[in-house]
Amino acid sequence: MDVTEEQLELLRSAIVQKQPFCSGALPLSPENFILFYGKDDVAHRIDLSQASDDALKLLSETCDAATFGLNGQDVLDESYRKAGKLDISHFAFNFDVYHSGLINTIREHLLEGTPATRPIRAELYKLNVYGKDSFFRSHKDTPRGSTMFGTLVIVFPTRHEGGALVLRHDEKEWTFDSAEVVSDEPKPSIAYITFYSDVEHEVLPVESGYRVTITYNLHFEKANGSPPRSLPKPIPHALDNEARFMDVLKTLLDDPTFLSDGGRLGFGLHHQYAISQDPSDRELQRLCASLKGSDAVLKAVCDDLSLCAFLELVYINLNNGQEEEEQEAWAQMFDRCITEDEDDDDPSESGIHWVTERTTYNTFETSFPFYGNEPSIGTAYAEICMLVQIGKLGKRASI
Ligand SMILES: O=C(O)CCC(=O)C(=O)O
Ligand SMILES: [Fe+2]
Repeated sequence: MDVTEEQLELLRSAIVQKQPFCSGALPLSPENFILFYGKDDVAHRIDLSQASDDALKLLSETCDAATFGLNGQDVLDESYRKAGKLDISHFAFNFDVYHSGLINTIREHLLEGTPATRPIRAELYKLNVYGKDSFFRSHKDTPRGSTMFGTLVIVFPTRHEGGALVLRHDEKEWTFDSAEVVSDEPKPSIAYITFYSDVEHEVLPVESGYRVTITYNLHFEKANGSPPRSLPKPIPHALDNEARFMDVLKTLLDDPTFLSDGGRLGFGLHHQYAISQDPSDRELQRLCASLKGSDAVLKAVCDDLSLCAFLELVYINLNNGQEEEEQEAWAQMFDRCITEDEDDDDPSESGIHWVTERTTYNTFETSFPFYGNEPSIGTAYAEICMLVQIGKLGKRASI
């Protein structure tokens, strides 16, 4: 036998899904709470650590209605999002996200694997004011460019109730009640939360007061480009999740009953990525440096063990009542591609041993022609998966 179910289970259980966000409170010195804002030549000044309701009302009235991204367009729909916003040309403040240490926190607590060693750019995006009955229904943030991996929200300590942020990912749910977080702090503090772009989130209705937030889009900077400021060096040691997966994989590689003639392991991705339809090999290769969470851990550990880990499109054979001609065209078309049957996770035709199930976070549609009674177009679906090439016993390295 190539590999036993116990061995696959051992590997599976060593993949830890860390929370896809990190949050907390950060005390700041008084000047960091001062905000200047205005849309004409007259700017207002507000101290967000002790703002009166009247001052907050003026800020709120200066805002425009907040839109949201839908199918590449900015849409205004108050049944989906009711909040005020100021664009970055209409406000200024002293708080510096780099010097505050938040960028380092993101690197240490949110990112894993190689991405945790990459420079990060925080792009100031919007100021939002949520007055009474404001909310933002469940959504995912529209990625602004392929380098964007997440969002940072800071919440100022203005008095308010409600307006908690609820996050959902992988059938789990978390609530971040920023009003409670900041009011519990002995010194004036901001609440912050940072999450991956593919995490669904929702702002519950504000019941009273004003919730004032600033959002940043988080991007990876090119590894060889210079970061915008001198950022502290990332911690070079392997993180806990990496150490654990590394241990288990190493043990298996030393085990003569594990893929003694070599083979391929398959892993479903746990996050969604901003990638074009029908991505090229190069695009998939580039994506390897920007993976999130446990996907990044898998890649980093395999790199360390000189195992070739790569992203691949796996075409799914739906087998569901297609015409014979369509099935034949499909078989011909995807002869050279990796294909799997819809519900089949066993070592299949492709010879891949699936450690974790394929997921549908990154699914693509491809059309292909076929000729039945008349010329028709068939549709094939592909999922991006991570495949790891394991060499035979005694010669495990594959890169
Ligand atoms: O205000 C928040 O907590 C989140 C806002 C948000 O989801 C967004 O601006 O996309
Ligand atoms: Fe959002």
